[in-house]
Amino acid sequence: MGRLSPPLVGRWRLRMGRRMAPPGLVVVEAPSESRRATRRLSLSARDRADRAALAPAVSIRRTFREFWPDTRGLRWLFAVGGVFAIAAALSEVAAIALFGHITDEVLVTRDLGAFWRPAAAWLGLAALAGASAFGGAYVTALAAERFLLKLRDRIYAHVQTLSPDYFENRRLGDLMARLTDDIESIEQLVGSGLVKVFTTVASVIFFAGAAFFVRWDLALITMALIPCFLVVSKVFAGRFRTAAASERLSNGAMNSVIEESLANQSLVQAYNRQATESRRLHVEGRGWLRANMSQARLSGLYGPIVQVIETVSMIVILGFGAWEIAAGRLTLGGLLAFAAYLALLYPAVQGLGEIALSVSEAAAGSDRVMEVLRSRPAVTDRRTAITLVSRSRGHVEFEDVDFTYPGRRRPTLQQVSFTAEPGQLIVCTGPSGAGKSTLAKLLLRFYEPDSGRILLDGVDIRDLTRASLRDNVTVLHQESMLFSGTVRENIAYGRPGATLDQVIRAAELAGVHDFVSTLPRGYETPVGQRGRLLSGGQRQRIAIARALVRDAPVLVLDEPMTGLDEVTAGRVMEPLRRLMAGRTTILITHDLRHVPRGARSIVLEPAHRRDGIRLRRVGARIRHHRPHDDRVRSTALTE
Ligand SMILES: Nc1ncnc2c1ncn2[C@@H]1O[C@H](COP(=O)(O)OP(=O)(O)OP(=O)(O)O)[C@@H](O)[C@H]1O
Repeated sequence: MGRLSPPLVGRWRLRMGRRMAPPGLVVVEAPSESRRATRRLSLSARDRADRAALAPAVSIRRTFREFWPDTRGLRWLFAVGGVFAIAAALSEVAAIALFGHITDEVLVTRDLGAFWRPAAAWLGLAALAGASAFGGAYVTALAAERFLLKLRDRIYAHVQTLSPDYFENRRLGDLMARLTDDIESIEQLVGSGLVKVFTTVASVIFFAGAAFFVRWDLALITMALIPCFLVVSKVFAGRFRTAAASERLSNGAMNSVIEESLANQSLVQAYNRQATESRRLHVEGRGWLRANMSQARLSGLYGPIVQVIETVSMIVILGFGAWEIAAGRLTLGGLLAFAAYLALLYPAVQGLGEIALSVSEAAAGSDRVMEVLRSRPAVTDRRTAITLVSRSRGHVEFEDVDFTYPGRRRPTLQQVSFTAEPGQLIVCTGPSGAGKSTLAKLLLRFYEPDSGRILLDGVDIRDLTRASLRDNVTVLHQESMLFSGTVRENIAYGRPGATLDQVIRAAELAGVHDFVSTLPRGYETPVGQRGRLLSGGQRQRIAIARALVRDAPVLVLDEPMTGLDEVTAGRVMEPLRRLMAGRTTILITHDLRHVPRGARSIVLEPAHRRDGIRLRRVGARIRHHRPHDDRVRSTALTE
């Protein structure tokens, strides 16, 4: 997969430079190419292929208009990188001139005394070229990395303003590819790419100019071969692109098999499907092998064909040169210097073709990033939105709320009305898919009702800033969402800056402190990816501690007992009671076993039973362990 055309051209350039340039000459290479190519190998796969295959390219002008401002503060670094690269190229031009001089004045005349000064100057030039090449590569890489950092920060900050709906409708891998690969390709166009265009064009001018300076007529003849390079490059570029695209597709397919299979290893092993999974990987691996072989074939062919053209040009130069030397119109040093200039000129011309290729790839990446930037959050703060400065009392009211998910035809909620007084517990039940979790999403303003209002302390939540609304509402999700940090970090996530004492106090109330004390590093013990090193009940109690630390007046508990057995659920219920104490709580649950006595209930019914989903009842009392009775009673009391 590393055999894409640009690195290949780079390798060829190095080889040709070594072969034809005078010894000690520094051959300028594109600094970032191989680094980027290597990094890309580790990144997600199918997404890159999809991107290359599917994204329509936007115009380069639009890309620059969008992203050029991000180079502010870095332009001078890119300019310095360009100046260094030009200094390196000029040093090469001068070194070759010295090489010609030494040939004519020292080698041909056998005058050793004339050797030392040009030799010292050559050494100096080699050092200058080396230092300039290093400086250019370093400064350009620094500017490129800073640009990437800035651009990624900007796009990630934007992504985090988008509603959860945006993420639910997209593949995470695709979004990650946009934040990594695609941003890099933009950098390669707008940042280091621009430097590369500038320095490559400058190199072509320098090397061609120097060749013309030595012998303009010879230069004109050999320049006639340049179109051959461009034709070969064009013919191969198309094939390289196809081979690279199929390699990326196979690589993507292989990655997705590995990802899926490793993520579900417990299922694979429990069902004894290891051999099947290995076979799936093998089949994809064979596709990858074929794609790589087709790239290897192209790489193998490309070198010799270019070499033939080089050889033709060398033979023309040597034949014509020998004739001119015999006629006394050209010196041996002049001829060798001329050949050396061509040895650098041809790769530079190749480099221009290569840039054209990477520009089309960058434009495709840029389109995908711009699509993210153009996406607007479904819910935003009104211009006149107010910030709740003091803690809300926790009076929640749904008033005739209708809601249909974007892209869905059937309404999810119809005319839902209920009130939760400060500190009151409301139990929300109903069959799966009835819209219970949707109530929580609306309360957090992840979505906006189509009609009706939701009020917090009598204020329409659309008139509040989202940040201050969410500061007053804590949701405890069905699946306890933990990060891969430590126990302490996961609990303190509820309140940035929470002290260890506050964390411990919350853990005690959540009934998890004793367990944490038995862990090898106590509160500093990592909980593993998504908290997988802990049991379901332990994860849930850590999530309760996090909610306790947060201390918001309104609490939504979305199926807090899901997946827990009777005993564990009973153990979790006690900390939950402590969490609910004094807070307005909407408890969404199917499981009425552990619901506190005296709680009010609401029942949601799905659309196919009635016209849409509607709230059946507010205000019924729920009788412990008698869910069926409660339901009947709720219906009877429907308002
Ligand atoms: N992001 C979404 N986009 C479109 N439809 C959605 C989305 N989220 C949920 N739905 C649909 O809305 C309906 C209500 O979903 P919701 O998750 O609120 O149900 P629920 O009552 O909480 O179900 P459960 O008890 O199974 O968790 C379902 O039919 C579901 O398919």
